[in-house]
Order: sequence, then C-alpha cells, then structure tokens
Amino acid sequence: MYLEKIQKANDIKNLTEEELFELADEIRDFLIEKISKTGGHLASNLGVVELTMAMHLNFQLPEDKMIWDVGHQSYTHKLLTGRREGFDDLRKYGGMSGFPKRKESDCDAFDTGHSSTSISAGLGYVRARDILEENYHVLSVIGDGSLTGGMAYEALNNAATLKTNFIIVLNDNNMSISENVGGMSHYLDGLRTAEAYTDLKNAVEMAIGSFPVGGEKLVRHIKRTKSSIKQLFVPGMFFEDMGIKYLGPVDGHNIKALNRAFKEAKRVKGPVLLHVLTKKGKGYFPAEENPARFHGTGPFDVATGEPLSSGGKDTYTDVFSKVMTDLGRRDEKLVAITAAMEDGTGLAEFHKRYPKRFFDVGIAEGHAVTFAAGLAAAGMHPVFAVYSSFLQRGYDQMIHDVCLQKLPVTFAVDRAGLVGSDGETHQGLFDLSYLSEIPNMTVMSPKNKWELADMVRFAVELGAPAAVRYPRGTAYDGFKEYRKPIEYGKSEAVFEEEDIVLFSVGHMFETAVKVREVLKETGYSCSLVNARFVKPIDEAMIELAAKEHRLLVTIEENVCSGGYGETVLEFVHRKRLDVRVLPVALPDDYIEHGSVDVLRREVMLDADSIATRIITEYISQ
Ligand SMILES: Cc1ncc(C[n+]2csc(CCOP(=O)(O)OP(=O)(O)O)c2C)c(N)n1
Ligand SMILES: CC(=O)[C@@H](O)[C@H](O)COP(=O)(O)O
Ligand SMILES: [Mg+2]
Repeated sequence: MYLEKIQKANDIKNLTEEELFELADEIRDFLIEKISKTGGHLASNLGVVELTMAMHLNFQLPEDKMIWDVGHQSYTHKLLTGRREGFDDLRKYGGMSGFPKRKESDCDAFDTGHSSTSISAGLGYVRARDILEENYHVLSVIGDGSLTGGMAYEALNNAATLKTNFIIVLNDNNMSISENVGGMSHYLDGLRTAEAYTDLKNAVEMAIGSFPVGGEKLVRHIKRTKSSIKQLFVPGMFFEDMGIKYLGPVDGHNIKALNRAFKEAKRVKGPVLLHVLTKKGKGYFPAEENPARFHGTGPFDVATGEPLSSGGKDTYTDVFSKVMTDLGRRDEKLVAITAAMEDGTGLAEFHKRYPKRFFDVGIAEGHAVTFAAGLAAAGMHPVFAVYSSFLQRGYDQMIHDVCLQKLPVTFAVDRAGLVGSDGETHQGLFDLSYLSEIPNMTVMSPKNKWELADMVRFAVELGAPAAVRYPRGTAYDGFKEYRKPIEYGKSEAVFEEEDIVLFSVGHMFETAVKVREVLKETGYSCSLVNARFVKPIDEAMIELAAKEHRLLVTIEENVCSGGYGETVLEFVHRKRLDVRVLPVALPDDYIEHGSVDVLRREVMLDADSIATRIITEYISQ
C-alpha cells in the first residue's frame, strides 16, 4: 500500500515510477470505496487522479498555489496532502468538506464551489506574487464545463498581458455534469483530435519545408500568419491569439507526458494554458459509462453502481419537472432554460419532449437571465430553472434586464434554503432577501408539493417577473386538502385561534405545523398562516392577525437580513400595529456542510428550538 506512505504534502515525491503507477490504482480504489459509503462527487475525481499526482510531483506545496475550479474534483489533492482520514466523514457535519477549504489545509490556496472562479483567483495570486517579488508557481485547474462560464473569459482576457508565469490547466473530459454545450466545447472537440492535426501538421510542414526555394521560410511565415492554416501548425489558436500560450493536448492519464508538459509550462514567461485530456469516471466502469449519474452520487453498491437508497417520494424538483412538461404541452410559447443543470433542475423531461424550446446555456447564469429577458421581450414565456446559490450570479441581470422592463420571466429557484452536504457555497440562504428587494419582482414559496405546482402555473401566467423558491429534497405531501387557488399577494390562513400566530414561508410550513402542536400541548392558543407570498406581503392578513394576537412569529429558511420576517417587522412598525413580531430565520452567516436535519438543529430552525424561542419570547412580554 503506497497510499500509506503519503502522510503529508510532497510525500508523493518519494515514490518510484513503478510505485506511482500502483498509487494511482490505490487512489482510485480508495475513492470508489469511500464515496460509495459517504456519497460525493465521484466521476470528476476519478478523472483527475494522474493529473493531480503529476501536479504534486512537479510543484511544491504549500509554497506553490493550486486552485481547483468548482473544487468538486479536489479529493485526490486532499488525499495527497494528508487528509486521508477525513474521507470517512466527507461532507458530514464537522467533517471534511467536499470542496477546497483554506481553513482545512494550507495546501488549499482558495475556497471554491461555484464555477469559473479559478483563473481570476489565480491571477490575483500571480499579481500579488509579482508585486511582493515572491517566487512561487500558481496553477488554476479549470474543467471544460467551467470554461463555459463567462467569468473565465474575463480572467483569460485580463491574464493575457501577463509577463510572468501563470499556469492554467484545462481539464478537458468533454463533460460538464451532463454533455457540455456551446461553441467553446465545439472548439475543444477540434483540439481534442489534435493528434490528427499533429500528423497532418508534420506532413504539411515537411512537404512545404522541402520546397527547394524558401520552403523553411514559408513554414516560418505560415506559423506567424493569422490565417486558418496556422491551425495546422499551432492548435489552440483561440488562446494563442489572445496572448496565452497553448500547450497540448496532453494525455491526462499519462504521468510521464504530464511531467514533461508541466516542466515546459513552468518555463513560459507569461500565461500558459495546458490542455489536458481526461476521462470522467476513469477506472470505474459504471462511472465511465454514465459520468452524469456519478457526477454527484449518494451511497452506492460498488459491484453494480446501483444507488443504495432507491428514490422514494417525489422531490420538489420532480414536481416542478411534471408541471413544466404539462405547461410545455399546453403553452407553445413556454421555453425552459438551464445553466448546465438539466438533470438537477428537473428539465430533462421537458428537453426530451420539447427540444426546440429547451436551452442549456452552459454554466452561465448571468447570461441565462438576460437571454430569458430577450425571449420574454420577443413574446415567449421563459422559465429559468436554477439553484438559489447559482442565481446569485445573475443578480444585476434580474434588475437591469428583467424587472426594470417588467418582462414576464419566471424563476424556478431550486435548492432554496439549506441544501446540506455541499456546504457554505451551495446553501440557498439569501434568495428571499436578494429577490424581495428588486422592484417589480414577485416572490412565492409553496407549503407543499401541490402548491408548488399551482405557484409555477400562477407565475408563468402572471405575465410579469416572478420567482418561486423551493428546497432540495422530498416534497411535503401534507395538507393536500388545503389548496385554495393562488390569489396575488394573498396568504392562506390554515388555523385561526389567538395568543400566537405563526406565518410560515414555503416549506417551513411543515415545521410550523409541529411548532404549533408543541405550543398547544404547552397550553398556548396558536394560529397558523401559510405566507405564500414573500413579496408582496399580505398586509391585510398581517393587520388582521395583529388585532387577534399578541405575538406574530415569522418562520423562514433564509437569512434574517432582508428576509420575510424583517419585511413584516418593518410593516408592523410603520403601521404602529399592536403586536410583537418575532422573526425566526437563519443567522446572518454562512452555514457549513452537514445533513439538513443536523444543520437545522444547529441553527435552531427545528420545531422544538423554535417553540422554545417562542415561549420564551411570549413569557417575556
Ligand atoms: C456558478 C455555478 N453554476 C453551476 C454549478 C454546478 N456545477 C458543478 S460542477 C459543474 C460541471 C463542471 O464541469 P467541468 O468544469 O467540466 O468539471 P468536471 O466535472 O467535468 O470535472 C456544474 C455545472 C456550480 N458549481 N457553479
Ligand atoms: C459541484 C456542484 O456544484 C454540483 O454538482 C452540486 O453539488 C449539485 O448539487 P445537487 O446534488 O443538489 O444537485
Ligand atoms: Mg468536464
């Protein structure tokens, strides 16, 4: 077991060439075995075993800086930097993160999680290094999928004028989560087959070079020209023309070839892009066959690749998927947009049935928002399905391109609230705040699976900007009989008593039902209102509630700052209503990885904690 010889960073440099081959296999076996138990990002990590090893062989940690775009493929890097024991608690509360974390290791140069940030961060390191006259290498590792994110081009454009070394490793496995999309992906297809170019290049160069007069000179001229024939001699023109030297493509599973490539890359005085070809899921047949299924996986049976927990009840995403398919059939103008998250957002079925009205724009959420605005301006009914934390990338576009013009774009904000294992970068903590403050935006959140369906339909038919936010995971199927038609800006009174009134937001309704039970068992009279609309708030309902109760409690899975509770508090204060308001929300902070149930208890958003807070508040009045 050579993996046992790797106790800390740089230990890999003590292994012989033969031992390195063994180590690659051991790492794969280790990752498959561990992730089959904990779940996590498997396919991407299996694809970069040799690449990561070669990086660790050719650079010195922590002095040299490695930045992993998205960071979901950093498990081997963690293994090689002394964190082997962490894999038993991977992504568990208090355990090792599934992404690079500076607080976890000085070998993690930059925290990542959202796509396309690595080149910008790497360039920041490079500029600092040069100003401080320090001497270390900086490597940004970015996948072909992440290279569809616009921020990467902003960074490449800015890096091009650099005169000092900056290594950008393009890990090209021809996959995003699902198939990669767009012009850059197509361009990379061309480069991937560059071996064909290489042979042709050599043949053409030989032929021209052998011209009796001026042959060599002509070859040199062609290499300098901007003509398309230059592609025969210089692949990667897109990067070269930008001023970024292009090396490759290199076999990303051949450590010797990678060693040679890194040695060459180190010598470049300026930005250099090393194009590495890898196979997503390499070394585990089920993941090689279906890399999308094994991009992010729950625990699975190693022998068969089958998930250990078979899918149970519908998730909110499943419900959304069904509604979209139904709407797509009935509304020829309905178009669906995803930013490289077709499966995660439940749009695969819509894509299959209405391919002409489905758009995967790549990892480009900002573009997706304005693209949707353009579609709406032209008379279509666009629905952009996007994770709460990824929609943060399209904030200005929602203001500037959708809401200012009051264009009928629907935002299906999935993974809103706590998502759990992905941790700080992926928790959907802010969407109620960042959406509610945008003029002309309507914000809704459903109490259960049926209301989600009703709200999506209502939003699409509203003919104005609207967002429906719902969480990751199983859809609550209680209170099916409470299905009053959605009325704009109106909340839904479910239980009407006195003393205390709970206003729950979205999926916190399920928790609020339990809170109410605890309060009633403790002798309190308690009403329950399903807020339904976070913006606009139902002022009439709040004024009525203020007359009948002494304490009004809002419950939402969103940060407190700018959330529903604060909006209600401001309204009650402004109207001088005679009721005390207790906003129950998430703390204004980041929340690390762990199971959602554990996290809710940690932040006191579980039913018992909320009930205790309410009783304390009520007694203290
Ligand atoms: C802003 C943002 N949008 C979407 C995602 C979800 N996401 C995580 S990895 C991934 C695909 C990345 O593809 P690639 O860069 O090629 O890496 P690979 O998994 O192929 O190694 C996506 C879309 C994200 N992390 N950040
Ligand atoms: C790494 C990344 O950003 C995605 O793979 C994300 O982890 C998917 O999240 P879900 O598992 O909630 O679809
Ligand atoms: Mg990829």
